[in-house]
Amino acid sequence: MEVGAPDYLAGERQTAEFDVESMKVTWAGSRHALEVSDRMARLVASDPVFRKDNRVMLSRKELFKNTLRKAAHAWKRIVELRLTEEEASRVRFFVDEPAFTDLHWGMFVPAIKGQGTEEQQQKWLPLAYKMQIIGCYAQTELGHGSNVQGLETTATFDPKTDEFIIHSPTLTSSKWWPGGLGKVSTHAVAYARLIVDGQEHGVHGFIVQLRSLDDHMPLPGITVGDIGMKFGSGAYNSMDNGVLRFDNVRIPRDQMLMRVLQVTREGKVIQSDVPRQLIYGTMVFVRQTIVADASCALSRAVCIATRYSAVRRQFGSQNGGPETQVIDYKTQQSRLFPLLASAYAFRFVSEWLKSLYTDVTEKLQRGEFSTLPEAHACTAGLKSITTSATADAIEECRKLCGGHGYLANSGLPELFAVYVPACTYEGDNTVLLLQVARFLVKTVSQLGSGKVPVGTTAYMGRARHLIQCKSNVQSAEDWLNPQVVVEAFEARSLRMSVACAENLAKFPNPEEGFAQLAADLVEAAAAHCQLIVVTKFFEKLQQDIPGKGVKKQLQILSSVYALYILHKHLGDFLSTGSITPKQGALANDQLRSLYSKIRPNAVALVDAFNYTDHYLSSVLGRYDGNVYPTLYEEAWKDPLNDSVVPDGYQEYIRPLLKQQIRNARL
Ligand SMILES: CCCCCCCC/C=C\CCCCCCCCCCCCCC(=O)SCCNC(=O)CCNC(=O)[C@H](O)C(C)(C)COP(=O)(O)OP(=O)(O)OC[C@H]1O[C@@H](n2cnc3c(N)ncnc32)[C@H](O)[C@@H]1OP(=O)(O)O
Ligand SMILES: Cc1cc2nc3c(=O)[nH]c(=O)nc-3n(C[C@H](O)[C@H](O)[C@H](O)COP(=O)(O)OP(=O)(O)OC[C@H]3O[C@@H](n4cnc5c(N)ncnc54)[C@H](O)[C@@H]3O)c2cc1C
Repeated sequence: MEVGAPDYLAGERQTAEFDVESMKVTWAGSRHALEVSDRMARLVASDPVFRKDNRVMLSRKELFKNTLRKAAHAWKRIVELRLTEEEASRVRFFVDEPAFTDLHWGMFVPAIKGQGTEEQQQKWLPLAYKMQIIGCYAQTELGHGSNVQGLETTATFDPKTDEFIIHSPTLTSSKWWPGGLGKVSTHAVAYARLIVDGQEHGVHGFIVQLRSLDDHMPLPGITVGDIGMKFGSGAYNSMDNGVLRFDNVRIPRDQMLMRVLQVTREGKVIQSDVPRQLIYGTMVFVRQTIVADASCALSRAVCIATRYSAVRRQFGSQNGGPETQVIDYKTQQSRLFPLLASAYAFRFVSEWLKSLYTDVTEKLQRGEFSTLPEAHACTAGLKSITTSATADAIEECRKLCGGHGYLANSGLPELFAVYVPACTYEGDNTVLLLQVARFLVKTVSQLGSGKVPVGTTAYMGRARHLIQCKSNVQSAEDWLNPQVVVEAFEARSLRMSVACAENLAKFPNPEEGFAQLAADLVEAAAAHCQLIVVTKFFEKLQQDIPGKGVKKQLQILSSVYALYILHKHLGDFLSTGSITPKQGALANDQLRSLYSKIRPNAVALVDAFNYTDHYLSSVLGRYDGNVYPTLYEEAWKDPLNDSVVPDGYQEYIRPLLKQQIRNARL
């Protein structure tokens, strides 16, 4: 905010019962992270190249070219200022525009790192790090996305020339969707079925050059282009999601990523001791980052809706005084505050997931693979529930802002359009929950065998207790006890998984049973993932959290998150007998009282996200709350208002007004 400018939300900020600066540190993860973030936010906001208020007005071509300009400028600044990886990734965050660089840094580079041999990494990574080649991740095809084993592209080894022949045998085998592919990438990690000596060896990644490094023309045998406009204006249309066909394209043998499986000069296929699932490792990495993104997108929407709800007034004027702030309506609070709590919950679970991922990666380097299934289940499941909740929440925030939320300059429509594909990309959310369900059913089925479940399924080791325990909640106050809450969530989750396992056992063919019970399995998987989020929030509170009143606010938010989920899924808790209807009603009583505790802190709790007005790009979410004059000014900037009488008046409006209406009874 400019020095001396009026702050229409000052009154809201004065009622805060905690130290906002300390909460900013907790949200950012550390004082250092906050400092970096703050510096990069200012760097981006002060640079006119990164202007983004005109995005939704640009044509696709203009938008795309402008994104190229931003990406090139960002890279120039990153190199000039010798920014660290952490700083560069904050630049990307605040530039706030999907671009080919996301896939280059987020998938192409990690795929080579995770699936390439030492030699391959040494050859390709320096080029990629300097962006002397630009890569994408070409896995999905027109006919196959979720089912990776069903991909049709082939990579046939030719021992005569020591090459692979990459081919798209059908229309449905055309690569379809990869970001950065359509117009920019010079290279791809393309996934194809490996065929050696007439035998198939599953799907593997191959580094394929697509375009000339001299004139950017597609190489012989490559057909490549953009797949067309996507949902919404601006939004994901800055990305060149592409289509790609291979017509017997030859690549050297050493361009197959060979960490998992090697093909020798003689055409021998050698399986290394690394599990085949490592071919999916890049997806595990990205799913983990998507959980962190969910907390960002959700907090952004909640920040806009909270500030605006404090500015907006409707009804309730007493003796000509001001009307009621809509944030004071209990219905507004019961819709908004759980989303605020969810933003914090997702933030902390993503922190935990990142540490789990780092730990598993270190173990993989040492040849320990036992924690891979849990890492897969956690990343898949948390990606699924956090993105689904965030997509719904952004739309709820739009509605919380009434009519003005529908204006592009509220920032919410574009945020929604850019965010919703997260429910689909990197694994459709239902497909991913089914993966979690497989993991849970397997864990349950091993309970009797003496194998002790660990990590996020450790609670299943107490199945005997959890299957019959009764919650001893007797008052609304009891629901503030984390242990009580966690036990109710554990009982619900365990009982849902066990019920699925029991029902599955009734089918002679387990796969048929899995297909028939899929809807129940997905619900059991979601219950397990919600338990993880709740638990990790409570565990966060065990840490030392400095700053006046900060921990207290987080305790309130953790209870709100847990009791909101309980209230929303009350049917599960009741039908599994994890709690009684009376206890469910007490949870709801507690939730109401927690909302009243959040109310005086709401604006400060969203200030703690530390978002600049540039990043929010929302008239409704402005830090100073100066909404109405800005809305009014912005309206006049619309190109439709460039002329008082619109283009088309002479052709279409005037003739209408002047028409002679015969035989009409108007
Ligand atoms: C503007 C300019 C700024 C410039 C600034 C420059 C600087 C920039 C700096 C930084 C920028 C970084 C930005 C990073 C952002 C990244 C954003 C990325 C955006 C995302 C784009 C989207 C990309 C995609 O969508 S890629 C395609 C994704 N596709 C999928 O997800 C497909 C989903 N399907 C599957 O995963 C699988 O098919 C399956 C799991 C559903 C089934 O596979 P299957 O048939 O082989 O398996 P089974 O079900 O039979 O299971 C067998 C066995 O394997 C286990 N399993 C399965 N998957 C895994 C796994 N991943 N890991 C481990 N184990 C796995 C499964 O559990 C089974 O185990 P069993 O024990 O039961 O045998
Ligand atoms: C914006 C965007 C960017 C993308 N970027 C990339 C990229 O860079 N690289 C890349 O390779 N791909 C990319 N993709 C593709 C993306 O990964 C796939 O779209 C995604 O994995 C889903 O696969 P699908 O499209 O085949 O969906 P489908 O599997 O066809 O899903 C359709 C419906 O079928 C259901 N369904 C499917 N299988 C099952 C099942 N077994 N049981 C129950 N229900 C099922 C799903 O739940 C869904 O409702 C991108 C997609 C989008 C939208």
